[in-house]
Amino acid sequence: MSKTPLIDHLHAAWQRGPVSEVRFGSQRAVLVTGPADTLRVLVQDAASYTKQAHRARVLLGDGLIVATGDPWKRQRRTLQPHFTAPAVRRYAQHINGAAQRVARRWDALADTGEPTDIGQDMRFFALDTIWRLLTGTALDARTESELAAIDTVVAALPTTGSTPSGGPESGDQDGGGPPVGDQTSEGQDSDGQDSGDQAQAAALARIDAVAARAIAAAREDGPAAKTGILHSLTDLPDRLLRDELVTLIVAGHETTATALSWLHLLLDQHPQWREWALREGPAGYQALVGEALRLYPSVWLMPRHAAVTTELGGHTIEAGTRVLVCPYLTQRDPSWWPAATSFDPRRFAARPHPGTYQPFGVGARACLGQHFSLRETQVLLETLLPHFTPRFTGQRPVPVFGVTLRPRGPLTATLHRR
Ligand code: HEM
Repeated sequence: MSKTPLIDHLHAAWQRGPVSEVRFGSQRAVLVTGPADTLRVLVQDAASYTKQAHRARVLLGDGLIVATGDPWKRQRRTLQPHFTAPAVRRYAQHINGAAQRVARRWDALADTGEPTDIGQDMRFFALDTIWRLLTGTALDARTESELAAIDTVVAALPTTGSTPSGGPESGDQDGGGPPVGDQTSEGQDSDGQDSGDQAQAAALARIDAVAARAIAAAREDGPAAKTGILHSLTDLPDRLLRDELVTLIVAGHETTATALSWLHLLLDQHPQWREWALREGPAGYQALVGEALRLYPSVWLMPRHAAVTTELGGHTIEAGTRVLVCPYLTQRDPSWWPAATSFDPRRFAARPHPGTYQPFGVGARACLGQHFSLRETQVLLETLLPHFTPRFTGQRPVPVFGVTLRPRGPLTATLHRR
């Protein structure tokens, strides 16, 4: 049996055309991989394809990723100013602080030859960076260990857009989600449901406790302190502030960490591109990240829900249909990408054809953290690549097509000085 049945299933549908039907048992969805169709769903006709009964509401509440309509507009207006390119330039101290912390750790490990888990190191870096940005303080060991509860909740979320029917959030109009969770055996089976629910409740309580502590500290400092983004948001009601804080922590670390993990693995397989990037400087580092995100887009699937009956690529899309936009397949389509499965950062010398490359999404719901993420990855690579080379031990990891696309860990490596 394939280790990645969900992606195999979607791959088979993709071969039938740029807009194709895909079935999960008795449930039907439409897979969208064509560039023009992708832009129709995410940009031109975005009002017809909404986010609904979001799979992550249990964790993110009414935060920006989940919100729709006027609340979403208000929340986006509130958060956007903190994530523009000029705003991100002001966070240099936070980003450098987190990057230096990893460099110090790698320095010590290179001395002893002790192996490390690169996936965990990248996760720590991304979490430390977003935590510094939000709270103005470096991530401490207690908070880090409490926030590991995020993984417990995320691993149990359904992959393709909404919770299975009968689940606590199966309020979606099409009778609940497909019988697929994370199809890599990390989702829950029905026997494990009760213990899974308990584990989820405990994990959510830990996350809430971290959020409550951070919010209380920011309120105590007051908005004038302005040491973290949270300080500027203390006017928001408690519940919404919790939801936005958790949203930014969740969206802001797992995505960036997996992109960096894939990149280290790719550079291990293709060391010539490390040397190339070191010669090229900032543009080279940027191309490395861009190409890693083409092959392994952290957000590999963007689920939508047809709010009205509409037309797409010659197909009638009935109101209520689940629509799955899949950057992973589009970004590996050989009709748009020569040598599509090869890692070649030079391909970004030419601008990609519209709709063929959207690792950060596109349209009004595109990623809030794009500038920030590109900046932090750039700084980390500038800090580490000239000095250290991770050499992975063990087999090439299997991709896990969950809510994000990550390599199955541990990603054990030893560190070598250049
Ligand atoms: C490599 C890193 C990242 C990738 C690949 C990525 C990708 C994406 C994508 C594809 C979307 C759109 C999803 C959709 O339309 O369904 C999105 C939305 C979002 N991202 Fe990111 N992201 C990254 C990093 C970040 C960071 C660092 C933050 C926060 C600081 C962040 C915050 C958000 C938020 C809040 C949204 C929802 C925006 C909205 O709906 O208005 N992301 N991201």
